[in-house]
Order: sequence, then structure tokens, then C-alpha cells
Amino acid sequence: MENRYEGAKRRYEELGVDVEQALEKLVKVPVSIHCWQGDDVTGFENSGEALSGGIQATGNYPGKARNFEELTADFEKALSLIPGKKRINLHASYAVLEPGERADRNALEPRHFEKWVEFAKRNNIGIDFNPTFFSHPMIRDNLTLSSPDETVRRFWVEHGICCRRISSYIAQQLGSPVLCNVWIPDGYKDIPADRLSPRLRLKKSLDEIFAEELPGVIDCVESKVFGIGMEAYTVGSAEFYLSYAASHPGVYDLLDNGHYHPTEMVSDKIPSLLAFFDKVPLHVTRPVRWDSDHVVLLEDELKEIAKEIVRNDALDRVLIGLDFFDASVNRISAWIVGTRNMQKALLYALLQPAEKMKELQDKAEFTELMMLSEELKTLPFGDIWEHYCDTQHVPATKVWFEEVRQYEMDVLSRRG
Ligand SMILES: C[C@H](O)[C@H](O)[C@@H](O)C(=O)CO
Ligand SMILES: [Mn+2]
Repeated sequence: MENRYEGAKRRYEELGVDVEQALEKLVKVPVSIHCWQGDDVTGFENSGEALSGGIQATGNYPGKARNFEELTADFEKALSLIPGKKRINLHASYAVLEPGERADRNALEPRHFEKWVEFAKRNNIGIDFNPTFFSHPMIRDNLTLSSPDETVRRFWVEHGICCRRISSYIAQQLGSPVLCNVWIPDGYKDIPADRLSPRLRLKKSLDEIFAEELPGVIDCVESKVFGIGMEAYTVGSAEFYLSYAASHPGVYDLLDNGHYHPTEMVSDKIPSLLAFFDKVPLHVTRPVRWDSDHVVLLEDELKEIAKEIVRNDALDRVLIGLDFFDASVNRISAWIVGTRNMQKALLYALLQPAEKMKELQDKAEFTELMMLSEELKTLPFGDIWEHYCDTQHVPATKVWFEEVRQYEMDVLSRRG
């Protein structure tokens, strides 16, 4: 393998790419892996509430995690087969309560996430956080923070406030900032009579949620074009949240690449936001015809997203999180494939002679730029990736899958 690595390295060096430096950068980039792939966004509340909010996890692959112990065991298995720096992204619905204890979403406390803090410390990873504004009986007429019913709106504001306090506690415990992301499903199935009032109520709710200064919390808001059952109107639209973030220092606009019209590209939005914000949080997913949240594959748009992060020197400004949930395949495999693909895309981008390519663009040498971009596609990228995995002590190729299969036989297949 080392021979293949040395040969591949030479090929890249001929184009002016510093491979060692690329690998040194890659190993430091944290990817926040969402816990919710492990149980199809079910959470630990056992409330009997179905997944709501216009999102869907489809499939019935056996062995899904049913509690904290199973979810963390599965996550640790995935972590052991993914190179580089990792974080875990939690939803509030994954609070760990004492047996018999009840705490509704507006009464959650830091102590309900103590086990997650211990888990993160044990695995030397950071945590990110999301209030959960779906799958709950206090969602009335598909509305939460924008509800005209003050009892409903207040309940969800309280939930948002709890979640920011929990995020701050976690940040202090781990010595690492926590990204706290507000996504709400609010919208209407059919043409609304009033598009402004729900947005003004959402604005008021956000102001109330963000009022408290909390150390260690990076706040962000996530827009969406539509959800299932709310096709005509989404309160938290792209323009709404971008304007909110732009006018509220310290609140960032999270880009989820499943949340736009199919021909709109998040790769193009990243540099636009970098021009105005010091941080750009991401949810990387794979939309197939809609926000289907398929497992992230090494596709052109993923590579383009990675290129925008790398060539704009924004590896520490773009906060990379994943957001997919496929219930039709082994869930641990889904985590590994999706996360490794994000990392492969970053490596692919790091192995581009970015400065030379920018120069060609500025000199209007578009023919040479096209040639170079295409030649880069067939360089021995895989040999560099395999070497990287080797240095990180994780299996480079599908050997990792044999481990997942074994775990499936030993652990997952025994779950009811
Ligand atoms: C679980 C959801 O995917 C998540 O909270 C949100 O980020 C989203 O993308 C909803 O479509
Ligand atoms: Mn998302």
C-alpha cells in the first residue's frame, strides 16, 4: 500500500499539491454525526407519538436501537470505523430520564443529558444540539413557535430556552462550543390567507429564545422549502431565516442541502454566506426528488460543497453536520458510509491545486481550467484515502463492512 501511496503522492505533487499538508488538515476537521440515523429519529420518549413535522424515515431494516445503551453501543461501533475527528449531534428527544421520571420538552434540564456528556468524554468527542419541535402532542395544526395559540407558542419557546441552557451546560462540561440549531416544521398544506403573521410570531419567539446570553452556545436557525403535508407554505423560509441571522449577531443561518429547490445548490450558497458570516453551519444530506434524507454518497454536489469549504480556507468556519436517516439499510453502515463520504469529499477538495485553478479563472484561461478539473478526477485519489485510513488505524476498504456484518450477527439480530 505504501508504494501505491508514494506513487499517488508523486502524481499530485506534479500538479503542485502538497499531499502531506492536505492530510494534516483533514485529520483536524470535525464532522458532527447525527445520533438520529441510529433509531430512525425515534428518540427515547416512548410517548407513542409517530414521527411528525413533514419528515419521514422509510424502511424496516432490523436491529434499530431502542434505548440509550443500544444507541451508544451502535454509535461507538461506527466511531471505531470512521477516521478523523468526530462530534455527535443530539436532538432534545434523546434526553435520558430516570426510570419512572417524567419531564416534558419544556422542562428538560442539563442533568437529562449527563449520560451523553459522559459518553462524549469517554469517546473524546464534542456534542451539538437541537431542540425537537416535532413528534409531540403540543404541535397544533402543524404549528409550534409560530402558533396563534399563545399556550402552544409559549410551550415551544420554553423548550427552546431549555435547550440553549442544556447546550451551554454541555459546552462547559466538554470545553467545546455546542451548535444549537432551531428547526421547526411550521407550515400550511394549502394556500394561506396570511403569510406575514406566522412569521412575525416566529420572529417574536426566536427573540424570546435567544434573549439569554449563554457561554459556549453557537445559535443557528435552519430553513426549509417545504415538508410533507405542508407543501404550500413554510413559516421558516430561506429568506426569513437569512434575514433573521443577518440582523441578529451571534445567530447563524444553517444550510441543509435537502431544503431547497432541486436546482438550487448549497455549494453556491456557502461562499455567499462566508462573505457575511464568520460561521456557516451545514446539514449535509442527499435529497432524492425531495428532502428524502438518503445516506450521503460521494456525488458531484458533495464534492462541490467540500471544494467551497476548502478553497475558501473555511475549514474552521463551516461547521459540518450530517442529517440523513435511512431505515432500509444497516444503520451503522449508513453512518459509516455517509461520514466517510463527507471526509472523502473533503480530501478530494484538499487535493486540488486551488490557487492554480483560481489563477486560471482570473486569467480567463477556461480551456486549461476545464482540462485540469477533468484530469484531477482520474488521479489515484483512492490510494491517498487508503493511506489516510491506515494512519488513522481504521480499515481502508470494505474490511470495515465485515466488522459491521459481524456486529449485526452478534448484536443487532438479537434485538426484538
Ligand atoms: C431530524 C431533522 O432532520 C432535523 O431536525 C432537521 O434538521 C431537518 O432537516 C428537517 O428536515
Ligand atoms: Mn437538517
